[in-house]
Amino acid sequence: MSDLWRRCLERLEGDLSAEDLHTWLMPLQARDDANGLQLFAPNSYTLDTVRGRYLQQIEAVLLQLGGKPCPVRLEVGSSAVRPAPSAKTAAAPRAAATAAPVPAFTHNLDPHYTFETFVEGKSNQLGKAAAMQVATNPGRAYNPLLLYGGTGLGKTHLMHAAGNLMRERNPDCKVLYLRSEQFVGSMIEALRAKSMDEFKRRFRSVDALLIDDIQFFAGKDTTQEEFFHTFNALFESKQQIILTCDRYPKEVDKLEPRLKSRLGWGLSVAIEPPDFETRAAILLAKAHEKGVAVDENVAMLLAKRIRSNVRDLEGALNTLAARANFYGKPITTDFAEETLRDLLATHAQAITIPNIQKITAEYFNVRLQDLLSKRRVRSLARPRQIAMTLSKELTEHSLPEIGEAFGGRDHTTVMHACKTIRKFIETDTRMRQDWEQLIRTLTG
Ligand SMILES: Nc1ncnc2c1ncn2[C@@H]1O[C@H](COP(=O)(O)OP(=O)(O)OP(=O)(O)O)[C@@H](O)[C@H]1O
Repeated sequence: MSDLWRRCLERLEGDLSAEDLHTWLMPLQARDDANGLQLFAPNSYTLDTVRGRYLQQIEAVLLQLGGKPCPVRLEVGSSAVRPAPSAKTAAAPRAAATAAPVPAFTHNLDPHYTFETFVEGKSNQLGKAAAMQVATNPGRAYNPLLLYGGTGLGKTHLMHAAGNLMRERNPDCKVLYLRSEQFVGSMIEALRAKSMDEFKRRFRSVDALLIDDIQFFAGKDTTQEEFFHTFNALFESKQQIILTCDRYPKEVDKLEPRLKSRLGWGLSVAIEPPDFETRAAILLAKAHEKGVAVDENVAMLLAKRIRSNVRDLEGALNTLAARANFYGKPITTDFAEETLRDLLATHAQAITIPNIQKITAEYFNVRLQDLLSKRRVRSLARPRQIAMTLSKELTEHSLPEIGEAFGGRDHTTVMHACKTIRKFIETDTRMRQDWEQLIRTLTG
């Protein structure tokens, strides 16, 4: 076992339950080298759980142990050294017997995040199409491609899928995926070690640079400066840049204006929260991928009750699968209701009409009694219509019930509000952001 991983596990023993440690972390195999720590999971189910639940903690421990960020790469497989190249490869003229072994380029891509495993719906179809375009025509279709939207909606998945497709089409294509914290960490390390030239070379020599969650660059001036130059160098030589951000970059405070303007040079696509049908389809696809037997009724139950994001849905599925496995029971709707009772209750709790009204009033900085009043000024009418639409989308209440809860209004008023707001969400970026933010607050 890698010594680094052994020490990491020892530290984690204090923080995690023995059950968690034995179920999820002990089965991992590890290998560490100058590029960081590579963890091999026995299957994609374990891999997803480790990534979702423990990766941040592992990275934090590694940082403590080594005094600097240590990139962790997760993949399904084994740490056993790969077999020697086949006779065909060995016979290739370039692989001369005397040549020193060339270290493999580390792309950090997760092979499970592909376009095939990505479920398309109205909320993400533009993002998927753009990512595919970029992958089939790197540096030429849209540069940069920026995917933005709330947490757990599939931006990282699409980014990896684009990188994987680029490599599938051209195995020599040098794709480098990094989370923005890793970019910052590498830069700090390069500054400390006075190896900025190498840092620059590393990032500028790739065919495609994929950086996740660039909102973390906010307020980090030196990083932004360096990233700006990297961006320019890549852009000028038509190397592909793909970025993700948790909101439209113009809305990120403390991001340099010149960087924001560069980000707008290519294509920015919003990834929206999936609708009910897409949520159910994603669940069924994930269950299939993980080899978990889940029928449509269970998928519909979870999709209906968990609206926040796909990561939460997947978390619920993982919990169900683990419990069903443990108790040796099939996953029926009763079993799901019973097992996820607390989780489903937490999701349901926040979503009542009074809560929607309160949170919407706070968000738009208006008084609750004004929101519910008959006053028609635009500053009140719009938030009121949004709150009505949220009530329709997120609760089971009927139009007349919603009208009643909003100061005794007629159901046609609610219907009109829903129609108006849905149209706005499609055409007005600001409105869409407000809407998504409110959904996140209410369902998160
Ligand atoms: N449309 C989809 N089809 C299949 N899986 C999806 C889809 N959308 C999201 N997922 C899954 O949901 C999980 C979370 O997605 P991902 O990490 O890509 O989210 P994200 O938008 O990058 O979130 P964050 O901003 O928090 O990093 C992943 O396991 C991903 O595979």
